[in-house]
Amino acid sequence: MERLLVLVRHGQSEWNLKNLFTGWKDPGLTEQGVTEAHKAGQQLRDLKLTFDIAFTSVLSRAQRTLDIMLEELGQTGLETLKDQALNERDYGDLTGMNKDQAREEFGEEQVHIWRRSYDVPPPGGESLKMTAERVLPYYKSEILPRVLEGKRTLVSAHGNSLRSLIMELENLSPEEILKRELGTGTPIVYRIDENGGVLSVQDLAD
Ligand SMILES: O=C(O)[C@H](O)COP(=O)(O)O
Repeated sequence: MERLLVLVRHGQSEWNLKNLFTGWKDPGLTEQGVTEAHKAGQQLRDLKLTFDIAFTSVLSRAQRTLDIMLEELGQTGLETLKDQALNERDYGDLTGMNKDQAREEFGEEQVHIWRRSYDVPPPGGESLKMTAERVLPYYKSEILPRVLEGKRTLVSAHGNSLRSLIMELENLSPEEILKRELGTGTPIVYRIDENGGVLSVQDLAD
């Protein structure tokens, strides 16, 4: 039995383009983001992948990316579960701030720690660990059971909600996850074994 799990970070958003901390805010996709979503769908189609179920967050950048990928796959209307558990990490007081301005104000090192460390939250926001504390229970209760029963599963979500899941899937240390970046609109294809372990990972980045 094939156990397929594909993770995709949404295409570029209007706030990604403006280099603003976004978190739970709900900007749309830019034209480039739409193009990235079409390309992601085409990449999956070229691999001859089809899906039985999809999951996404309650934020429109992830939902629109999914809709566009499903269009490319000829699977518009696929059963899709939407849950805020898959939302991007909440950036708290940094939300809406320009990332370069934040670096000037708080220092390069501090901003990098807030953005990429495991257990240091941005002021008033969620650390990656706190994000994982809502993503992983949802993955284990809603997504993994369907993957294990052979439902080919597509997840369209966000840089940090996916990093928290990837840390678990790939058994990454806090040091390793610090370095892990996800490009916008880039599918990562996982083949999963009968125990939920990872048999293979294929990152479709260029
Ligand atoms: O929420 C945001 O600002 C972005 O989606 C992800 O931001 P980051 O790459 O700075 O964590």
